[in-house]
Amino acid sequence: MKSATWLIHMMLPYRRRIILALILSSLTVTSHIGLMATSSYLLARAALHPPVLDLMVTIVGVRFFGISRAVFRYLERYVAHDVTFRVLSQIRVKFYQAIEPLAPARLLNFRSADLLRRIVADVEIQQNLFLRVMSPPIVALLVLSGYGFFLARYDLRFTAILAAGFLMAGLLIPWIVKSLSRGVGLSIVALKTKLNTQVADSLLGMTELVAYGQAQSQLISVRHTNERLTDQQRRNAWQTAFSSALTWMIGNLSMWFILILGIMLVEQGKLSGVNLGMLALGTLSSFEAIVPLAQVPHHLEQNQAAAERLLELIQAQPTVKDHQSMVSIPKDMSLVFKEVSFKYGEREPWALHRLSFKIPQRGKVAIVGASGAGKTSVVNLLLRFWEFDQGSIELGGHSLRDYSQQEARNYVGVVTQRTHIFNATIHENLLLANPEASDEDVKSAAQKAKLHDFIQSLPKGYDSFVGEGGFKLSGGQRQRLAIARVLLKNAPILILDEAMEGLDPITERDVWEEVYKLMEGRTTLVITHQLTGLEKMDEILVLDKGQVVERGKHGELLEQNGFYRRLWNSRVALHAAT
Ligand SMILES: Nc1ncnc2c1ncn2[C@@H]1O[C@H](COP(=O)(O)OP(=O)(O)OP(=O)(O)O)[C@@H](O)[C@H]1O
Repeated sequence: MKSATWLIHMMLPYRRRIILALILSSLTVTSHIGLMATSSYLLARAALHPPVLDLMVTIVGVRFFGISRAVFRYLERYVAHDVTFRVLSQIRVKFYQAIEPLAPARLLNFRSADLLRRIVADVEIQQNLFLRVMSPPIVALLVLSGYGFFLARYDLRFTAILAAGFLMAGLLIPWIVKSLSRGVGLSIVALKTKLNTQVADSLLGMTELVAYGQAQSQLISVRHTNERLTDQQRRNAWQTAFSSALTWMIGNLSMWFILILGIMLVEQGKLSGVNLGMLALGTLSSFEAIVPLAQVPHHLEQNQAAAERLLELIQAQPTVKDHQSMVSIPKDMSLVFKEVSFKYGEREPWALHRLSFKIPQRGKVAIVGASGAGKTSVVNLLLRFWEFDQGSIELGGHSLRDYSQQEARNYVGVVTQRTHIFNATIHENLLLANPEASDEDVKSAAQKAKLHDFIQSLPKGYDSFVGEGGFKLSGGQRQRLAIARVLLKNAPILILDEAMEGLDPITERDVWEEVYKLMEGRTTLVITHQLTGLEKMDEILVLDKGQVVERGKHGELLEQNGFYRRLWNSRVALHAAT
């Protein structure tokens, strides 16, 4: 119900065009009725050999309806589809506006193929709302009133037969189809989503599936879903054919009744015989308005299912909300965490628990710890991807919550361990960080990130396409591209989250040198478990289960003989072994 209100609300601005489309649609059916009626009248009159002049008006009528039917059909299609596509574009805009603030926290709950299906197919299905759900009953009513009125001029019983036929075909058949097809619309939407998700998963994980010999079983599961979908679609096609046959059967029956009543009236001298064919064939043609009604329940069900899936996202509350009137200018570029506690979900354990640290302007702090200790969670909070539960975070002397999400992110340049590379050129991928950057700036950033020589070796240089997810680049090259991006962004706060992951030791050392230069004059947070270059940090925090278990400078931590020392020893041992 909510979804219907929402969709109707979307259509309201286009009510004039909608009314025009409905009128044109009714005129198309009327022209069809007119063509059949005037043609049969012409034949009946012509059989009596009247003077040709007597037939002229009817001949003009046949010509007029023959042409007007095509013209009205064209105009009706044009206006109805124009309205539909306008409404679809409105829905798309609203949908994008609604889901943008949900990223990434809320959207993580949805599988990407499912999201894609909602964005594309569920929106697309809404085109049926006007064309196949709302328009057919209204047009049928208009045709019934118009043609019924015309028949009443000859005998009210003609109108009664027409109304009975329309009621049976327009209400009874959709009801039968609805009972037979209950759930088909829903299951088609659900199965299409499942198939999409399975195919997307299979494509993304193809290497693993082949490597572990699971390709065949995955294929069987995809085929199974596909067969179930085909079954449902076949059921739907069968019902469409059945309902159409039933409708035309009732149309033919109505024509017969009109004919029988007409013959009786002709015998009684109350109706001229030349009108018989006109009334009968006109009635049959009027059923053109009824045929689409049978599919209304099916389309309505599909529409509702898809609209509810859209609304689920549109009405979801973002995890992080911007306050209304705030434009905070940081006093400096310090970062302060005070007793910050955070969990990803109510039932999840603390990802961070009473975490406190301070990075003064231009200070350098590193966070180290085992996998899952909570290091990346610190970055997620700083970038305002998630909202923390307790404590406070300050950026430049103001609460982080006083900045809009975009403002806060503008002050931060970040290199994460999972850099997304777009299916575009290297140049375009670099410009993402700073669309205003000149070619010189781009080149200089690539040089500093030790990427320039590699780019130069490519036939198209900076204009080389890197493929989906940057698959034409090695892990190290992708990481260097991420570093070049952050160099280009030139933000006052720098976060390096496992930034050197995937680099060989020599490149790592070279890139570190550049990164150190970049750190100069910036507030820096380094997150790592590799311990490279941490001697230069003002403070190192050792995290375990979201809590600080050790803190101090590199030398102090080594002396403490704790987790940091053990991590250091294992690293030294590893280097000695290699
Ligand atoms: N989106 C999420 N939803 C639920 N729990 C999450 C989510 N992301 C992380 N976690 C959990 O929060 C805890 C901290 O994760 P986090 O990614 O911050 O660790 P990390 O120290 O960065 O690990 P790594 O070094 O492996 O990247 C882990 O227990 C993890 O399972």
